[in-house]
Amino acid sequence: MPRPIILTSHPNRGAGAVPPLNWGAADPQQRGPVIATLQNPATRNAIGTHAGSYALYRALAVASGQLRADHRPDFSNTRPAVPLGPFGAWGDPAKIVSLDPWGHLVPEVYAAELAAGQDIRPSIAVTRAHMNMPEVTQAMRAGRLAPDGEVLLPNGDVRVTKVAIEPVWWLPGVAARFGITETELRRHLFEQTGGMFPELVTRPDLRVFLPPIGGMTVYLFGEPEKLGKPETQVACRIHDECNGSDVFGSDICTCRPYLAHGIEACIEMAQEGGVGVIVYNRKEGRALGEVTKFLVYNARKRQEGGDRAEQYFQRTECVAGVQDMRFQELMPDVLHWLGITRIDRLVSMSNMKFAPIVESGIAVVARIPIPDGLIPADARVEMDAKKAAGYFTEAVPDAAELAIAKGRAL
Ligand SMILES: Nc1nc2c(ncn2[C@@H]2O[C@H](COP(=O)(O)OP(=O)(O)OP(=O)(O)O)[C@@H](O)[C@H]2O)c(=O)[nH]1
Ligand SMILES: [Zn+2]
Repeated sequence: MPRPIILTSHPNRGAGAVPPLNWGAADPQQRGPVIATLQNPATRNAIGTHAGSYALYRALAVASGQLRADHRPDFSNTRPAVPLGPFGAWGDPAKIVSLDPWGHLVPEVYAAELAAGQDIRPSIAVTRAHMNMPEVTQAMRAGRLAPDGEVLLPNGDVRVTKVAIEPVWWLPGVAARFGITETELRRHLFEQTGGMFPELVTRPDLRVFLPPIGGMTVYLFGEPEKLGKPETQVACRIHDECNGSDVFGSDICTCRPYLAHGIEACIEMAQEGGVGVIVYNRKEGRALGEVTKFLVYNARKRQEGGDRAEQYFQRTECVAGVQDMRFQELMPDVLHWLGITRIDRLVSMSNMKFAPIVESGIAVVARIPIPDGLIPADARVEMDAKKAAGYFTEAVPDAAELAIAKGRAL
């Protein structure tokens, strides 16, 4: 007998109401679990699946007989390595709209539901690790950082808490952030994914969406237990993924050097008794993707007069239609989730990051630009273009200065 295909695009009238989800309720029981199970579609209260973009690999694993479609995770010993929250913002439906604040506590707060056989999954995981980066050991050799045996060890290892977060969108809240209606948002999400999720337009009763996009990783330095206390000083860098620079050290941009500088600032803050926070967002190439990014690099380097700061953003726009699609409007959510109400040192020059952080109610005390000595030669063009476009700086380059930097040719 062929297995029937169950469409979830229309509610199964016989199956009863969708399990309630009161987004922003301070009590996890009143809030209710996000249920995206594939095993009993009638009990779902979310659109999409956990591990969004990896769902396709899961499909291959099931299709090739390597994974049982009815596999249930065993959550023994998976609980967070350090406690995080709850914080006040967890009970505010407008402060956090793009992640599930209870995502790391699912096996704990919904233990009864799990024991009763419901298929509910965590969307956040919290662990501990040591990390070791050449930039940190260089900073130690240069005398900028000294080991303290707690945060930074003599061999250059840094003790960190790592948090992996999957996006969970409360659609009414996401729409409100962009000043559009939920209906408009749903329609465009449906169309721009090639109709991948029909429930976006047919199931207004499902208001949570697990989008198939990259999530984020948070690295915490110092004692995470200090988060949420007003006296705790916080250093923070929000960093958007740049595989070429972050991983492979390509020198056309300032991404890895600025990330490393942010990590240094976080270590310093932790050594002073505060907490350092690095938020790493999977938004490759300003969320335009790496193919677009590399096309733009070619266009920049082949244009008449060579790779120039004046042309920097224009070239991106020619290929992508826009300069940037990172939409930092959703970015402050993770800071609220961490109980942060003030950032004492924000390691970023971007106004597109600064403005939404401040508008969301988080105070910023100081902004830390990238030190000049850390800018790779070929990234001068990018840095000048950013400063001219309004990035935080003491010296905005004028037309004459903008004409100086020229990137390497292909
Ligand atoms: N499309 C495109 N993306 C780029 C280019 N250069 C860098 N990026 C991307 O731009 C983003 C840079 O992000 P961040 O390192 O967080 O820096 P920022 O937003 O400019 O601001 P700062 O916080 O001041 O560093 C990453 O997503 C990079 O992948 C480029 O030439 N084209
Ligand atoms: Zn980069």
